[in-house]
Amino acid sequence: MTVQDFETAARTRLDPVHADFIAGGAGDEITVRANEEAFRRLRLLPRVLRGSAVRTQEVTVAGSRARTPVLLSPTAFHKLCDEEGELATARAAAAAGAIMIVSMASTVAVEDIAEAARGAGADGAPAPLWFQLYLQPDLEFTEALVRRATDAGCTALVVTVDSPVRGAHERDLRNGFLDLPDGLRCAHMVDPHEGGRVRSIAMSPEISWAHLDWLRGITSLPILLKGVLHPEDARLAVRHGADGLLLSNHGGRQLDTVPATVELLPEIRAAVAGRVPVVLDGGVRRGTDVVKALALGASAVGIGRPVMWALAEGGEKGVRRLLELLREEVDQALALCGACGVQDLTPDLVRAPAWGPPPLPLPGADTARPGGVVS
Ligand SMILES: Cc1cc2nc3c(=O)[nH]c(=O)nc-3n(C[C@H](O)[C@H](O)[C@H](O)COP(=O)(O)O)c2cc1C
Ligand SMILES: O=C(O)C(=O)c1ccccc1
Repeated sequence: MTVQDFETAARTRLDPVHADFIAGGAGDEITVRANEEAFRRLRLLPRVLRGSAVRTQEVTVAGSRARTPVLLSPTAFHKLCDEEGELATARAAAAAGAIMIVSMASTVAVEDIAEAARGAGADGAPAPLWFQLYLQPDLEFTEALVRRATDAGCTALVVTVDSPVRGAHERDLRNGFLDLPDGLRCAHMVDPHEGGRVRSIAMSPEISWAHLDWLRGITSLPILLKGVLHPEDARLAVRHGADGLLLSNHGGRQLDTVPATVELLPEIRAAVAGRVPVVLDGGVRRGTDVVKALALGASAVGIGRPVMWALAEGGEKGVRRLLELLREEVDQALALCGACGVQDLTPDLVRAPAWGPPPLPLPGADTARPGGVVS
């Protein structure tokens, strides 16, 4: 019935080493916990007597239209959870009309994922696929991968910029989980020029804004940066031509002790000043979490671990159920907030008791409900 149920159920199905890989984070996992705790601390302040019998969850983000504001953040290695791996995830996402961000570290290739999504979209409309990229120092390889994602029909690129080195996942180190089990591999890293050798994904401290400028020059797809946390970097991202931000701390898996993402949202929104959309991930577990993030100015939210848990629990059906239960919870929360759709969610609906003054109003945000008042 809940995301929490999926987590509990997944624990009984997964190899404990893989369950730790999914649930774990960097260092003391302070940020892992902070993400969920921050949502719990926020309070919703609903409006009354202005709802509608018909509510919509449709959003358009960076040119991609989705039937739900909940998207699937990129997560590696879906075949650890289900033998169909990302194919199962893609079918479930397409059925829900949700944007799926394909991880560069997926165990199925983007071409095959796109094919699965096409076959499963409701009313013939395929749900958008985005592609997540770790920029590789080998630019020729990176460019070839961008081309593959583009040719497969991906409608945006998500560049993960929070990983100049890999986060220290102490659970994985203790468990000796350092590589994929035999038979599984990162489908995008198989190098046809080198007799099928599988490259490892470089997480490189030499990646800089110059690489982003290079990427901007080789693709016309929208580029979102994933993992920008400092407001100054948010401003720089816009200046370098980013089309959006995925405000993320990698689910607490990179630098430990960074703030919860929802805590940073007002500041990041103010820094980009409405110029690009901001998607948020980290700790989203309830429909009320989705509503809080949207009210604070996110254009959509991403979920990471919940997808892996649902996949482990019930494969494609599990992920379908996960997306459906979040849709139901969001709808319930919208109705109880007096909102007809995500456009009605405004910062005044959120109270942050422990964080001092209420968040700054969004630039240009209109807190009055469209449609006027009955006098
Ligand atoms: C098992 C796992 C694998 C992940 N793999 C990737 C990845 O390949 N690329 C990436 O940018 N982020 C990756 N992430 C981070 C997610 O995209 C996302 O930021 C994070 O999981 C959101 O937090 P949540 O799990 O609390 O929803 C991964 C996260 C998990 C849990
Ligand atoms: O574990 C992660 O968070 C992650 O981003 C990742 C990236 C590449 C391979 C495996 C995991």
